[in-house]
Amino acid sequence: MKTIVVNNLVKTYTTGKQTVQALKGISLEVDSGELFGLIGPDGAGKTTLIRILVTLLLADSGSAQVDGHEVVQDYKIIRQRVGYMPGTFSLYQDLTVQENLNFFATVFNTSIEENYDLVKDIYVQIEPFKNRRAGKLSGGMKQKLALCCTLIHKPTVLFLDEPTTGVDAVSRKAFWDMLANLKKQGITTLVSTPYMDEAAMCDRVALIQEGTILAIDRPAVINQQFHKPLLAIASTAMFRLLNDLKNYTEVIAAYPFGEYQHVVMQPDYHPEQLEKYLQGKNHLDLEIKIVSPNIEDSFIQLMSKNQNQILS
Ligand SMILES: Nc1ncnc2c1ncn2[C@@H]1O[C@H](COP(=O)(O)OP(=O)(O)OP(=O)(O)O)[C@@H](O)[C@H]1O
Repeated sequence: MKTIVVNNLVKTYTTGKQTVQALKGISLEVDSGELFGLIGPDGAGKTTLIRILVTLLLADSGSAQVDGHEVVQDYKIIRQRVGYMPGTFSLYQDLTVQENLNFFATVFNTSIEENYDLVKDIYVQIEPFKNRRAGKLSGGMKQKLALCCTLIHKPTVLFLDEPTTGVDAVSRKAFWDMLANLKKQGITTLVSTPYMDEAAMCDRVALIQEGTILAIDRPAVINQQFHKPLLAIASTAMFRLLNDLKNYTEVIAAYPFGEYQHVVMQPDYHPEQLEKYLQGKNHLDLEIKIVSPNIEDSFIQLMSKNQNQILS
């Protein structure tokens, strides 16, 4: 069963004389129980799409259903069924942990006790701080409290807008573990993120750029579609190395990637000649190795295609 169905959604913002087409005809489907990632850089349109799905924003055209209901006509039903965690911290900073939870439970005419099962794994982690004001919690704790408040009315579908942005690596990992646990309880989750490495934690992802979906699939399948040779290259002069690589005829694209430059090569490139060329450019401690593409490489390739640049 499809829990989220999005059909050709278009959304344009007009401010003064400026018009931005935030969504350029987006379509996607999320299966019931799926952990689905919406992955893309700032300004890609992730927040716009999520706000339309949680009935806080109207699209210009197209349609969408959540849990079998139309977002426009059935907005009241949808608001009862979804949990929405916006990108910016949405809790009452001056209320304590417990008061925030009670507040959100009361709004939905329920109580913490009634739905304790769903939140308990997360709640036990913040319980020691239950009398602390939300504004005084650490980033990771705030995020756990926000997730608890989002879950307190037992939603069937969760929409999380960049929940891990600005959160440290350990808390990010813990957050994704929590989402995996919620999946076991049958909750459908659509989560947006600008962090490519988080794609691996999703059942399926949509890669989105400038209001357009570049690919939708399981992360491993998207990576399998990267058909060109990919190298990781390092030397003692990394910036100069990048420029030298970009100027080499058999290089299709080169971009920084951790401690290496990732380099997409022509399918029939000559490894020895590349090495000779770089040695001729006086690169010391040269390291060249073949690597498998990950989702970031795939995204860069798809983005370049989208912008009609060098990759084909
Ligand atoms: N209220 C608004 N008025 C005008 N333009 C807007 C508005 N909201 C978003 N935009 C523009 O629409 C585009 C998509 O923005 P959106 O917030 O949906 O992207 P995003 O992927 O969520 O990125 P971010 O992480 O920056 O929020 C951007 O170009 C943004 O500047």
